[in-house]
Amino acid sequence: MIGGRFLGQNRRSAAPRLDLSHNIILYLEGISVSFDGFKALNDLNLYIEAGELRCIIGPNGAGKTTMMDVITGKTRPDTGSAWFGQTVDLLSLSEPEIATAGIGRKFQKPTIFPNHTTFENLELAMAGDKAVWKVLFARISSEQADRIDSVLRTIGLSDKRNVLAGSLSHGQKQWLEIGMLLMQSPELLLVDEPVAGMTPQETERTAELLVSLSGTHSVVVVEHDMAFVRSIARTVTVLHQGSVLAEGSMDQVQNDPKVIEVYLGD
Ligand SMILES: Nc1ncnc2c1ncn2[C@@H]1O[C@H](COP(=O)(O)OP(=O)(O)OP(=O)(O)O)[C@@H](O)[C@H]1O
Repeated sequence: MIGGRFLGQNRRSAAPRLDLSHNIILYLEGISVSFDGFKALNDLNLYIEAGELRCIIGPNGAGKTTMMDVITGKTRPDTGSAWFGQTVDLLSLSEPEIATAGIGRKFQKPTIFPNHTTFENLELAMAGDKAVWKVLFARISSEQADRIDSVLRTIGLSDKRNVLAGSLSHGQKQWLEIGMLLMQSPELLLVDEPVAGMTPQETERTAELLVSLSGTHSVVVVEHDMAFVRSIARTVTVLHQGSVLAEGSMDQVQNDPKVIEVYLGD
């Protein structure tokens, strides 16, 4: 195409093509979600640029998880629209279709296969929903092996390739899970509290990893650890009572009187 970018050609053919011609990968507009009359999201507007690393912060109950749930199709909004690039209407897709379209989500708790090696975990992630025994007994192509090696290097676990995933450290398990997401070639990665429970060294390594993934991916991180957010974020969005309270650099939002009031009052 002329003057724009189409991604996702390598994905299974059922996946819609991603049109990033306006350089915006995610549009959430006027999103509201109510639980028994309580508005968890209230006319939320959020735009994520292609390749950016965005941090979402906000006090408990601000709606961060609900927002991630809307993007991945787990929760359907009462009102609003959600677009992935210019043409993919997320509200018309099921959760698996959204994953196939190129949105990967990493939950706080790792969901790795502890009794398989690091390499096998990535192999299983590449195969998607095929039966475990079929995947592990099938021969992978050299191209697939190269791809796994490349992801192992990205997540810094090349020397742990033959180690059982259950014996990895907490931080290494988190990186492995990010690697498992990468095997699905997502364009947008949603990452929920990536450094909770990590050592300072693991936190630093995670910051490097997420920064290295941005550019080639768009990354949205929900995190409570402000030092970590400061270390990685270019733009920070503050959610409060289901809407965007402030958006800007970490310095801008930290000095915003509205943000100070919300956090001091929390
Ligand atoms: N399934 C549900 N049923 C009823 N209320 C819900 C449901 N899910 C979320 N809520 C409520 O919606 C509000 C927003 O919750 P959400 O989990 O999105 O906030 P959050 O910003 O992720 O908070 P935290 O930082 O504590 O994880 C909260 O008041 C929560 O109790």
